[in-house]
Amino acid sequence: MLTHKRIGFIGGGNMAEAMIKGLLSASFIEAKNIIASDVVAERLEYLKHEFKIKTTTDNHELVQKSDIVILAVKPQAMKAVCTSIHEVVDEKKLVISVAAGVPIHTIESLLNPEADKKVGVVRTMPNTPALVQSGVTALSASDHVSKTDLKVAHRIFEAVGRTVDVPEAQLDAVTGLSGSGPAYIFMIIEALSDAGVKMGLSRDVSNILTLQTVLGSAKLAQDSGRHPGQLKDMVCSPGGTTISGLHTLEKGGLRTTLINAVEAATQRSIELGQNAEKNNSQNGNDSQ
Ligand SMILES: NC(=O)C1=CN([C@@H]2O[C@H](COP(=O)(O)OP(=O)(O)OC[C@H]3O[C@@H](n4cnc5c(N)ncnc54)[C@H](O)[C@@H]3O)[C@@H](O)[C@H]2O)C=CC1
Ligand SMILES: O=C(O)[C@@H]1CCC=N1
Repeated sequence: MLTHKRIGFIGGGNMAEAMIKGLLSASFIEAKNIIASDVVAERLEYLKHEFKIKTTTDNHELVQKSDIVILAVKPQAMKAVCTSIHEVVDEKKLVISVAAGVPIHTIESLLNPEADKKVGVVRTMPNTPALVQSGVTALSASDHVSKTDLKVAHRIFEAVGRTVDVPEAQLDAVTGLSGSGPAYIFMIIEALSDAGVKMGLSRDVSNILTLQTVLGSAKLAQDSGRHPGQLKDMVCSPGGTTISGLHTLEKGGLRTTLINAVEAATQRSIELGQNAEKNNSQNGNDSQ
């Protein structure tokens, strides 16, 4: 679906690039209708060259030239960015944040310090597989966001993967699971590929076997709808190879380690939000 709305990304880093590439590959929007801003000139040069989008170093200009503004800077930069654009953000703009942790009410009050307009914010947590239209994004909107605008936000993220609605309080857990999750999986992929090499396979063959195993297992779990435990049992022959491997994974605490990782990342997301809020109410400097 082609949109004629203009989308502006404040912050042209990894997440913005994943979305820009995903949206263009999905033919959701034409490059001429995307604009990105950044404080790093080389980054803008790269984005302009790679995707033929418009760029600027001026966040005011970006907001003025966009119908939809996507806040894609680090949580630590959100205060400065929102404060610097509040004069040019009006009720007609749809503002979407992808920042980990930073609560909707913090963003809204930074964008609307006089509380004299209806600025609505959709807070989201996407992930980098958006690059290949296989992302997943959780969304939560404030009461100031119209149903139509929320639908538009969904369409943007649906163009680069799947979407789910969650209450805002659950977005930190989403961050710990699917926002950070690709990094966990890449670490597992790297380790499995190394394991194949250790056992004598070439790196190329080991990579193919690893990637197709991860991809195929996810597809099987998704398409079959079966419980992962049942699918795991299907691989384990009595007295066979897999159960020996699983025993080793249990001894290494794989499940506990993964649960702990999601818990730690969730906690960090909560902390980032609390810091953003503290700095907002104290009007002080960001210490992260
Ligand atoms: N990388 C990921 O996998 C995901 C990131 N996020 C969120 O996306 C946001 C961005 O993360 P990344 O893209 O990974 O970070 P990044 O560091 O790659 O990109 C942030 C960009 O913002 C730019 N920037 C800093 N101050 C600015 C300002 N005042 N005006 C304009 N641009 C400015 C930086 O130069 C940088 O290029 C974060 O809030 C993060 O929590 C959310 C989901 C996944
Ligand atoms: O590591 C981070 O803080 C960001 C948020 C989710 C993924 N990357």
